[in-house]
Amino acid sequence: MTERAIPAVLSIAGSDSGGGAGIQADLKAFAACGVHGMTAITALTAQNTVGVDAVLAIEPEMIVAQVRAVARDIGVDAVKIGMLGTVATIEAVATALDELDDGTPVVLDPVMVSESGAPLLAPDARTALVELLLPRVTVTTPNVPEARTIVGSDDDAPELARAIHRLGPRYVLVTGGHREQATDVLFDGETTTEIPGERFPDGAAHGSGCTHSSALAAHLALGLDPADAARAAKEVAARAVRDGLREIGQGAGPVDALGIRAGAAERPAAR
Ligand SMILES: Nc1ncnc2c1ncn2[C@@H]1O[C@H](COP(=O)(O)OP(=O)(O)O)[C@@H](O)[C@H]1O
Ligand SMILES: Cc1ncc(COP(=O)(O)O)c(N)n1
Repeated sequence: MTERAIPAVLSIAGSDSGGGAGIQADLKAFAACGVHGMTAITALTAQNTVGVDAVLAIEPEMIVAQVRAVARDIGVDAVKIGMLGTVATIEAVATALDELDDGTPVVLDPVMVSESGAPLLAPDARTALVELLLPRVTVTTPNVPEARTIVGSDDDAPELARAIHRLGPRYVLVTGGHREQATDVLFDGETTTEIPGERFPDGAAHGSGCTHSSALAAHLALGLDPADAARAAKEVAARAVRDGLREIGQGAGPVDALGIRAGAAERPAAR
């Protein structure tokens, strides 16, 4: 990996028309972390803060073509993978990863259900995600329900992290946004490290997982080791939840990774 002044980071993920999660959140997180963001869109969702009306999977060839286009010209210093949806999409992403330079850090957020409760991964695609992607990623970032689905147990975060590590990723980071202390748990194959943080129950968390995994990929591209990158990503995500835009939409409002609220407060009053 080249450590350039402005690394280029690729999000392979779905589009959220409401602008809260998916590639829209990823690009905001990349900008907030000072890296150049690029996208390979896996699916379009017609989505807002209360639900998902429709999903269109992008053709597998088009997913691979997007990755090839940016890799050939710009280069990819790290990858974040989000919503995948179907087996065919997972196969296309595995093909695309094969074409990137060895050693490119890959962060996989195993997105399964939206904050509004809509399924974003077909049940028959779970095995493909585990078999085709988990063994080749640097860090995977399930939340507790996702980790329990992958493992098929009701264990707690440290046991889940160890069980997922046996499936092949180099690091497992179980995120804890929905737990009392919002503590993330990192396992590297030997050591379990807790990454504690204040929980902001009155914030807005739509897009928190996307923001977190993108910030993690950005900090890996900036040259941090996975434990320091995990701490930095947690800070970015927690702040984005704390400042979340509760007033946007009728449901779970989007996180604010870019300081949109702070910018609005400084704007001269409208005449
Ligand atoms: N209410 C919250 N207060 C503080 N941090 C949070 C909160 N919700 C999520 N986070 C943080 O945001 C990141 C994403 O976590 P999480 O919300 O568990 O992901 P997901 O969106 O996949 O459920 C984690 O670092 C987590 O600790
Ligand atoms: C396209 C897309 N990708 C990911 C999520 C998950 O984010 P969240 O759990 O915050 O709804 C989402 N809702 N939509």
